[in-house]
Amino acid sequence: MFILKLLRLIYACGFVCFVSMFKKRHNLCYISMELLSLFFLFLLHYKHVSSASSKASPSQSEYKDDSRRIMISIILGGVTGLVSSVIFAFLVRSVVRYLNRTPIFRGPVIFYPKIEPKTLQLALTKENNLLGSSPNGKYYKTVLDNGLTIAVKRVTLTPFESNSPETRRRKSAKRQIQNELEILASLRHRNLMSLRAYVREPDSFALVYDYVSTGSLADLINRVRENELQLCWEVRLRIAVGVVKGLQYLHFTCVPQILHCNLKPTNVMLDAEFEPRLADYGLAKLVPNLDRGTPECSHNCSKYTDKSDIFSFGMILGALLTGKDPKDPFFGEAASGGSLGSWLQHLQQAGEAREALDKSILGEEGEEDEMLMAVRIAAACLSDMPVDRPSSDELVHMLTKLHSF
Ligand SMILES: Nc1ncnc2c1ncn2[C@@H]1O[C@H](COP(=O)(O)OP(=O)(O)OP(=O)(O)O)[C@@H](O)[C@H]1O
Repeated sequence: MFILKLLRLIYACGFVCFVSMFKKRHNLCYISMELLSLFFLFLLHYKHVSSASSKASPSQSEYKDDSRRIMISIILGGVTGLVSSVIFAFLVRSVVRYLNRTPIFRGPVIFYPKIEPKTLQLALTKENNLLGSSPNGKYYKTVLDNGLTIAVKRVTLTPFESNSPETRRRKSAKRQIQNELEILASLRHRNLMSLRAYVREPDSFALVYDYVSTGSLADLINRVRENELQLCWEVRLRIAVGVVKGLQYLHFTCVPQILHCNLKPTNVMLDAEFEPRLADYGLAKLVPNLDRGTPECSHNCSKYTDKSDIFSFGMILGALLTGKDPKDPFFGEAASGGSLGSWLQHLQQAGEAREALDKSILGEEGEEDEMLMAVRIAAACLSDMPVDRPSSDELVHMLTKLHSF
């Protein structure tokens, strides 16, 4: 009887160990596995106890028969318990997953109290003013009936491109897009444009943002270049700090990390105080053929990391410092090293970083050192090797230390 008890104990321990191997998390399905295995243990125990008590004084051969039966029932009980636990756990998991899946929304999905679904739907059908267009989509300016002006980006998001006949796959793709957009809509930061709503259209999505009447950094740089506007160093640095704070939030506060993947002056909106707000961030998973313009992305965009966003930031900082368009043919010439980054790195190594600065900001007293330091930072951001570029977190410290705002 002692051996029997010992066997039962070993069996119980073994089964509990087996169950705990599956127990990555204590969710419903693993708890149910445990309950089921304990139930089988109980049945087994009950059978042994009843068979043992029905025989008062068994002979030696009966003992042998008994122990064989017990061994067989232990093995059978174990196997059936195991199989049924796995099947049961699988069923419970499937049901839980089915109940928890995101429903597919039909009408507009609104995250902003000032927008009414009907007003939005109506506004989208009216003729809208085109703000700009790119292979990734078109931006329109639209006025709602309540007077609110919005910017609408019409974009064909990835999974809709594939005309897969399988309805189930299309549905999961729709859910995937919805989930991504829900995440983007939940982000709140002073330096990010918030997604206010989205509407699923037959072959595209309409993404709704606030309309920024003061325009983008690209507009501002153009006005400066055409001498329509003077932009002092302090404002330029404030814009750079705001952009990098937006990146820092995406890279370090968001879990999982979000990569901008399309950072450029047209995607940096500026308010009346020149506070920047990043637009078009986080759409990379949904618009895979995005031209990201970073060295590691020229062949294979799967290598895109937060350091690739930093390269794009380097271009923006370089444009703010030099007043030049990074796509200016001047940078393509061999004498300038072939790119804005090479030109800055070359001047800096030659001790001629001052040459890089926009003439209209030169001579601002006491600030030249800050600008020269910023040239070094821009050159580091534009390094060919991602590891040599600072992180957005480091950049916030580096740039805010330059000037106390
Ligand atoms: N919320 C907004 N308010 C006002 N103008 C905006 C807003 N968002 C974008 N724009 C402007 O709309 C224009 C078109 O933007 P769009 O993003 O389509 O062009 P792009 O940046 O060149 O291309 P992409 O970002 O698709 O690579 C840009 O000049 C941009 O500054």
